[in-house]
Amino acid sequence: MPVHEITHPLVKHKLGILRQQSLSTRSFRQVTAELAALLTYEATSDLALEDYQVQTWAGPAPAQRIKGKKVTVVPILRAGIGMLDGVLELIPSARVSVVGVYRNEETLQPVAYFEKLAHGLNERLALVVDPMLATGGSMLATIEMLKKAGCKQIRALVLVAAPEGVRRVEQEHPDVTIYTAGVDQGLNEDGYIVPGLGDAGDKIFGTK
Ligand SMILES: O=P(O)(O)OC[C@H]1O[C@H](OP(=O)(O)OP(=O)(O)O)[C@H](O)[C@@H]1O
Ligand SMILES: O=c1cc[nH]c(=O)[nH]1
Ligand SMILES: [Mg+2]
Repeated sequence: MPVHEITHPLVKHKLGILRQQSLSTRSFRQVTAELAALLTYEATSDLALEDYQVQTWAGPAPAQRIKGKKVTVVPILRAGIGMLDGVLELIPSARVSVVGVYRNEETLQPVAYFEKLAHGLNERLALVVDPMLATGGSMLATIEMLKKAGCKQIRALVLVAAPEGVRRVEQEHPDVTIYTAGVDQGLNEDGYIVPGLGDAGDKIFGTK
């Protein structure tokens, strides 16, 4: 199932807040980080566990820990930075692989301009974070970058997805699961998601 729309009440509640046109920059950032943490919770719900013994105040007791899975978080510049802290709150030891991709405003084609990936990607789960999956071009460019570097397990965490972008990821990378707070109606003539969030990068950085 390549797209996983999260229906948890907290997620839907926070997504509604994020859509409010009058939301301040500060609150937009805060809620973006909270949603990123909730998406991370869902996207890691099937990680394998192993048993071990922990020394407690009452002597040894059985416990469980995540089995050998290393994680890299991959924020797509710029807007993905807004989700980074939310992911790291739950997985503080994750390595961060920063990818710079913007989409040309006229052609809507992705332009890759930065790549600094963590080592050992072939044994890491990559959690790619970007608030918006619109045409899917930026996500596809990032997935291709990661696969070229040897990454074998990739999950995409996006706050809002357009059906057009979901379809492209499903068709071209059926092994990549998308976790999202909402799949919206579609794209307008400028390639913006409707109703979406507007320009997520500008809202997070307060640049408009
Ligand atoms: O699915 P797509 O059609 O590729 O569109 C989605 C991309 O567009 C936005 O970034 P933008 O290019 O505005 O860059 P920014 O984050 O630097 O503002 C958004 O954060 C995604 O990366
Ligand atoms: O709706 C959209 C589409 C691309 N980028 C955004 O920030 N918003
Ligand atoms: Mg932008």
